[in-house]
Amino acid sequence: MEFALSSSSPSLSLSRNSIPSNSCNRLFRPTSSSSNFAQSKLFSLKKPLISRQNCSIKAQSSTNGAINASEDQNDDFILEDVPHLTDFLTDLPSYPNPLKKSQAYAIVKRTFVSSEDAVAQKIVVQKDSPRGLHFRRAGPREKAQEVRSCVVTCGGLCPGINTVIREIVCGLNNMYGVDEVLGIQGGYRGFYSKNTIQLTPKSVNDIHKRGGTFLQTSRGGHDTNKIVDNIQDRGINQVYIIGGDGTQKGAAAIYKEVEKRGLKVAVAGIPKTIDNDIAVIDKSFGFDTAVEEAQRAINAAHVEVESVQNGIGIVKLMGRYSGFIAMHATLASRDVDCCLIPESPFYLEGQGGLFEFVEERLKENGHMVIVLAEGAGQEYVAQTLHADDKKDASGNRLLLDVGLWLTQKIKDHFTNIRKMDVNMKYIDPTYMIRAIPSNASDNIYCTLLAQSAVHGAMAGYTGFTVGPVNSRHAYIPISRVTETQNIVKLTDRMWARLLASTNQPSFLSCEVVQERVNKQIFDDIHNMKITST
Ligand SMILES: Nc1ncnc2c1ncn2[C@@H]1O[C@H](COP(=O)(O)OP(=O)(O)O)[C@@H](O)[C@H]1O
Ligand SMILES: O=P(O)(O)OC[C@H]1O[C@](O)(COP(=O)(O)O)[C@@H](O)[C@@H]1O
Ligand SMILES: [Mg+2]
Repeated sequence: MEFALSSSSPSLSLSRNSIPSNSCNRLFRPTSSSSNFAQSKLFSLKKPLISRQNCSIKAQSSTNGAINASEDQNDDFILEDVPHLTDFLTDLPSYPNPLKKSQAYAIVKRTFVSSEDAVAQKIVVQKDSPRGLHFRRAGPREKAQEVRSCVVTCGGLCPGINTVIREIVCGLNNMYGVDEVLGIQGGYRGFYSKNTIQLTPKSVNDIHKRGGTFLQTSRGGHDTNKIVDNIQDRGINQVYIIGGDGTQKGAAAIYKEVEKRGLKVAVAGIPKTIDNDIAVIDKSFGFDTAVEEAQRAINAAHVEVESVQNGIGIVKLMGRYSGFIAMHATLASRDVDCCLIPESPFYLEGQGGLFEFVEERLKENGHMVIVLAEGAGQEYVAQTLHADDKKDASGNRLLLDVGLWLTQKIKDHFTNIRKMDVNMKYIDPTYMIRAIPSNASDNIYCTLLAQSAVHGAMAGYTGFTVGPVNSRHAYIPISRVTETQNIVKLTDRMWARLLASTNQPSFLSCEVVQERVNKQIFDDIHNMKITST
């Protein structure tokens, strides 16, 4: 029940309260969401986060007021820090972290993460390239008030949510002795429309074996003021928010309101999405489980089509704006002949088109399997069905069923135009994949995320999202992970590897598609989501 504050960390307090005139060592960039302490100022650390010599710093303000490092800074180091409660609560008391005395950490060589530890965003560098952007390394801090925390889960399901809930509750209890953990039920709206439940190590003991979320979830219903009123009324001072990009935007709004009201409340985001489209972090939890489960659907499709003449299997996988699940499931399977994702436009007719490729594969092998991300080809489907844009309660565009559409298109083409009999098998395992419990490696990953979030909040950090950056867990300013969404980059090697593996057409030679690539699809991907709910 003690709050371990790292406010006494020398480099941190120095950076926040003074800009030493003779210092030259580091660029310190406060997160843009951290409005209380000189958003657009450059902080250079007298006591470097990491010792280096001969450093030269050049900095310039970007249009949004953040500090950017200039081009020629070979030795520059930028820490994009997360806010800390002491930024707006100067007299926050701190206590020794009880972890040192805990059984688990008693013999660990380095129990606490040094305030000088940082995680580099870019890991592949050249000899002369700048040191670039860094995030504060996640983990327990040296230094502890009463904690009353809560956990909420928002957005779509994903394997592993229950493990994260369990590990937050157990982590708080086992490591810090916190026994006041409230479960907010049914997503953001649960803060003001439902009763809370008490979460104890006992009540969450085996929830990690189940899919879904023990706390239930919802889309929409984010009302910042009502949520923060509720946090205040219930005397909550740590909020753990598990959710995707939409949820993290909501978390940022809660953090800002908390800061505006000067409340001693730490807001910690744990990124969740099966689509793996959250920026900055290496990968989102549940993604590996999803890719593995997708293999079962692909196998089934392959078995089916292999057993008939001219069998065509179509497997639809999740991926609203990004085709990571489809791409990885295809690369893992080897039974897939063609993978279609939202980022890579395709066309059906003519030379180099999908129909031609399907016919080729049928002639060659007698069967074929297509893996399709649900967001692929949406504009074609919309054109055919003359459908209007509809949105869910969170403002996400509701997708049309590209799987059914493609199934029909291929059938029509071969039956009516090519006069060939084809045997179509369409499999849509999307919700089955999302609803399962996480596999072993995702379970471990979820544990690390939960424990890192707990250590961060216990140390007094706030307004952060936790996640692995180049395999090291870091505290990332929330705005960093919500400003863009990860998509499969067609110009990266991974997509080339997939094309090399399936030997499918890239579809990029067609003029029409080329035009779309330039103009439409990337706009679509970035504009599909409205920003407020
Ligand atoms: N821009 C935003 N500002 C505040 N809350 C948001 C925003 N976008 C989404 N939310 C809220 O976050 C929650 C989850 O968002 P959603 O997009 O459904 O899922 P995900 O978080 O997985 O992306 C919803 O309750 C929604 O109201
Ligand atoms: O039908 P639902 O539950 O709204 O969810 C469908 C969507 O959820 C997703 O799994 C993504 O969920 P998030 O928004 O939570 O990341 C998409 O792949 C899918 O389009
Ligand atoms: Mg989302």
